[in-house]
Amino acid sequence: MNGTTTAAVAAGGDGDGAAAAPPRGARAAGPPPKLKSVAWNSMERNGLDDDELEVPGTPRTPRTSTTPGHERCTFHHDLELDHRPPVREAMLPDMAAAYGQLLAALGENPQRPGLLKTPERAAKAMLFFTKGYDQSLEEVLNDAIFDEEHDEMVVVKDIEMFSMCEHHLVPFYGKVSIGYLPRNKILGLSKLARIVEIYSRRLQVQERLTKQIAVAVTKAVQPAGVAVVVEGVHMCMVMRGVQKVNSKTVTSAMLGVFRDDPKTREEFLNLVHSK
Ligand SMILES: Nc1nc2c(ncn2[C@@H]2O[C@H](COP(=O)(O)OP(=O)(O)OP(=O)(O)O)[C@@H](O)[C@H]2O)c(=O)[nH]1
Repeated sequence: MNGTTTAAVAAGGDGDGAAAAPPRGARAAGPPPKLKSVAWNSMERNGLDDDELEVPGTPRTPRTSTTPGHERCTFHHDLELDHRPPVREAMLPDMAAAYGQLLAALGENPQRPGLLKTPERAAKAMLFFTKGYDQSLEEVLNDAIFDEEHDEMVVVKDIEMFSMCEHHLVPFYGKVSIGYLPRNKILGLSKLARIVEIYSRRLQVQERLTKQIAVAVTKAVQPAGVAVVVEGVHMCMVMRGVQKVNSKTVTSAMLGVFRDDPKTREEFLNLVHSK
């Protein structure tokens, strides 16, 4: 049995799971570096090493609470508690200029009053939608891993998820359910939701998102197994294209005992589907 499955009305996609790289910090001259493609079954080949699923060259900045200069962040939002001012602000001027060009290409007048601040607003919004690029698993976990003699299943379900389809740059959103079977190490519950944020706030495909979450939980607590189910609504299938308003895409990743033992998998799925 394969560790990841998709039950979906959606089809297609790139198939190789290669991560598209966004511009990082100040833009370098010349064409962007060519990215290595990623084999979808890298976990089978390399144990649980998911480094190939990371976006190369991602800068790492400290947690906001310890970041000096936070008050000078011009894209601050009260709800955005973990934004990264130093690195990401450098990207704003180029992004805003690009949005200005897009408005002009649409035949709009970027100088009309209603649009004057739109390029900057749109750039800030896009930075927020992709803030996961500036987060690392280590920072987000913040050592909230506890020794506990607990070997029963832990499930956190219906975690809201908002992401960006890497094919059309429109949102997909939905919910994520995560289960793991601890081996005397448990994870702070909120950290499961934070792991979802790291990987959903990027340009994504749902299958890769699902797998990255499962691998991250495995790395965090080395459990006997991890199960992740993601249910997503893809606006690229709703607002455009096939325009299937009610379609949902369900993807799963089952690792360890969840993959090998049907009863454990069934227990997880029952918990996920219970009201
Ligand atoms: N597997 C997968 N496919 C996705 C995801 N998000 C978007 N897609 C698909 O990516 C595909 C891109 O297909 P293309 O034919 O290149 O682009 P398109 O002409 O815009 O396709 P349509 O959406 O069918 O109009 C579409 O089938 C999308 O539904 C995702 O998360 N996973």
